[in-house]
Amino acid sequence: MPRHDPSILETWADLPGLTALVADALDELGAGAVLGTRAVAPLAPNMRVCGPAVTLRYVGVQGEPGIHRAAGASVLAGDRDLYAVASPGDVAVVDCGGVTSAVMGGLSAQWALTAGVAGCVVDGAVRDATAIVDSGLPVWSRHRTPLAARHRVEAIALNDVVNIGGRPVRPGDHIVGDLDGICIIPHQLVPTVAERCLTAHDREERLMATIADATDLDELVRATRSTRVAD
Ligand SMILES: O=C([O-])CC(=O)C(=O)O
Ligand SMILES: [Mg+2]
Repeated sequence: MPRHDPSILETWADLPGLTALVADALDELGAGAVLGTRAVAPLAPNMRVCGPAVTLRYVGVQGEPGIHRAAGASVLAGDRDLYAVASPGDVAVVDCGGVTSAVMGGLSAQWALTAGVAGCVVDGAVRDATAIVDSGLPVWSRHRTPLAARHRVEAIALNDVVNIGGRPVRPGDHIVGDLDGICIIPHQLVPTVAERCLTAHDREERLMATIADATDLDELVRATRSTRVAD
């Protein structure tokens, strides 16, 4: 997969409100994708991540899980393989192919942490939410369920293009996530988006200070008129 030098994250990955800054940059560039929390929501409010994607795609398995289990069928999960191909700081992105049972839980989260994975985005379900939150691994998912995906899914692709919330994620694209949702930055646009985020952050900080210090709201409207979308 294509990779930027990890130092590319140094200047902007910790900016406050990062998904909003990235979403604005992607909007201006007409590129990438932004997914709100109806698609994938964080398990806890303080979760945030910024890093390159490694990807896994599942499909549903036909037939009854109990029959597969009784027949001694293998569990065809791919999360451990995904973590094995990840470099420290990567974001594990899992496309569950519409399957609604849980493809990861507390054990998987611990495995991800041990591998140095920075966070997980699951278009599908997770379980053991308390254990995941307690582990400190940032995780976004479409929903949660106690029901395991074992014998209900089969891993079919590792580090291939996947579909998250109807939008493509390619290995090496950057995933930015926080309480607002996630953004998908195409690999080649990461430097441009980083630069735009820094500029926008400076502008917003100045505007925030102007608003906080204002004593006359009419004057504030006049002073900030050029920053308004419509007047
Ligand atoms: O065991 C599973 O299938 C998923 C799970 O609960 C875990 O990773 O802890
Ligand atoms: Mg578990």
